[in-house]
Amino acid sequence: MATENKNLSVYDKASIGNVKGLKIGLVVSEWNNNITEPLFQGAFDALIDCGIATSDIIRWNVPGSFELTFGAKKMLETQAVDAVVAIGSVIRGETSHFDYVCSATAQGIKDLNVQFNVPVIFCVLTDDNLQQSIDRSGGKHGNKGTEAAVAALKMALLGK
Ligand SMILES: Nc1c(NC[C@H](O)[C@H](O)[C@H](O)CO)[nH]c(=O)[nH]c1=O
Ligand SMILES: CC(=O)[C@@H](O)COP(=O)(O)O
Repeated sequence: MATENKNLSVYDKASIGNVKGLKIGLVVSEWNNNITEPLFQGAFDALIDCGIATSDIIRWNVPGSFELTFGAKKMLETQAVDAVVAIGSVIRGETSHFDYVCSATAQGIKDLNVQFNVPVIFCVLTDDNLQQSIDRSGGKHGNKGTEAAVAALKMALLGK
């Protein structure tokens, strides 16, 4: 289903389960922070709304989306988190760099989900233009950060 047919900010709290005591890591890319900060806020607000304590949310910043994999890996290795949300915004430029950053970041985060027993959620917008990013970070299509935070909670509780 394309995002235009599903508002990213809509979720059913009753479908999540008991999140009491869960610890969630948020690794945030500084590139395009005009987009990543609203994504972070959407994720943070959703976690609080679902019952996560502020003290159980850890935020780390990394320079760009390519560094999200290392940042999430280091968080998994050093922090007792139950899930990590990797937050980034990649916007197409003049060259093929966009393709390499998006692919490497997606593959890197996927690999972490295989290597570790803690879910890492792919909250990375990969947009052709700034308007698409705005629309998905609190604009007309909702906030990808909200959706990612709910996914993190559901995955943290999977099998429990
Ligand atoms: N162009 C974007 C980047 N590029 C930077 C890379 O992510 C990386 O930090 C750099 O290549 C050094 O390793 N990053 C984004 O997150 N978004 C972009 O649009
Ligand atoms: C995703 C990128 O790295 C991209 O924004 C960089 O822009 P350009 O391809 O024009 O160098």
